[in-house]
Amino acid sequence: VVVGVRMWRHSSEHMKWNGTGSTAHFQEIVLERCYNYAVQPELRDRDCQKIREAFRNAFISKDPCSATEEDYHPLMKLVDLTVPCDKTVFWSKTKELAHQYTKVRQEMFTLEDTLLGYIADDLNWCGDAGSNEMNYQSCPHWKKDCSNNFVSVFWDLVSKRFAENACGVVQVVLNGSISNAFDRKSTFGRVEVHNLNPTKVHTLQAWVIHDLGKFPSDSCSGSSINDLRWIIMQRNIKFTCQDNYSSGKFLQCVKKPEDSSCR
Ligand SMILES: Nc1nc2c(c(=O)[nH]1)N1CN2[C@@H]2O[C@H](COP(=O)(O)OP(=O)(O)OC[C@H]3O[C@@H]1[C@H](O)[C@@H]3O)[C@@H](O)[C@H]2O
Repeated sequence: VVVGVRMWRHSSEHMKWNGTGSTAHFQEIVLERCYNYAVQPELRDRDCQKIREAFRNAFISKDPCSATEEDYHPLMKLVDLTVPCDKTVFWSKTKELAHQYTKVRQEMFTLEDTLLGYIADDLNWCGDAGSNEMNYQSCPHWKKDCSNNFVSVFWDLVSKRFAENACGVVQVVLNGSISNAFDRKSTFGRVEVHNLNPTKVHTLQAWVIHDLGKFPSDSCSGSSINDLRWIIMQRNIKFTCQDNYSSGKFLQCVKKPEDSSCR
C-alpha cells in the first residue's frame, strides 16, 4: 500500500497544463533518431548519448513556463545547423509539401533535414520545477498557458540559427490555398525572415503553391506576398516568386525541371 500511495502522490505532483503531455519514451526516441540520422558511426555513440543528456538537462526540473534560449546552449554546442549554400528550404503552413520536396530533391534541406530538427520533429516535452521527471500528463499550451515554454522557445531558437546560417539563394514554400500565404506572426515571418544575413543570402525565392483541384486564394501579386517582398527588399535581399504551380505540378517540376510544362 505504501508503495502505491507514494507512486500515486508522486504522479499527482505534476502541474495540470492545457497542452498535451511529453511524448512517451521521449528519451529513447531522441537517442534512436540520433542513431538513425546519417551521423558518422564513430561519432554517433559518444555524440548521441551527449545530445540526449543535453536535451533533457535543458528543461528537466525547471518551471516549464520559464524557458530561455540559454537553457538550450549546451545542446546547441553539440549540433551544427549549417547546410550548403543555395540548399536551404523554409516553409510556412506547408510542412508536408516542403518535406516531399526535400525527399525528391535530397540535396535540399528543411530544418527537419538537419540532425536537431529531425530529432525533435513532432515531439513534445516538459518537466516541473519540483521533480526530476518529465510531465507526461500535460505541458503548457503556447497560447492558453505561456509562450515561453520549452517547445516554442526550442523551435524559435533552432529556426533562428537555421536562418542565420543560410547562404546564397534560399527558398520558401508558402500555401497559396489560404488567404494569407505569408503571415508576419508565423515562425517564418517572425523569426526566419529577420535572421537571414544579407551579406550571405542574396535572393529569397518564394513558391506560392495551391492545393490540387482548388482555386488559389493567394498569389505572388497578393497583398501578403507584397508584404513579404517589401520586408525582404528592405533587408537588401532580392525577392523572386513563382505561383503558377499546384502541389502536384510543383513536385513533378522539382523532380524534372526540364519538363516542357515546367518552364
Ligand atoms: N517540427 C517543426 N516545427 C517547426 C519548424 C520546423 O522546422 N519543424 N519551424 C517552426 N516550427 C513550429 O511549427 C509551428 C508553426 O508552423 P507553421 O504555422 O506551418 O509555419 P511557421 O512559419 O510558423 O513555421 C515553419 C518555419 O519555422 C520552422 C521551419 O524551419 C519553417 O521554416 C510552430 O509550432 C513552430 O514552432
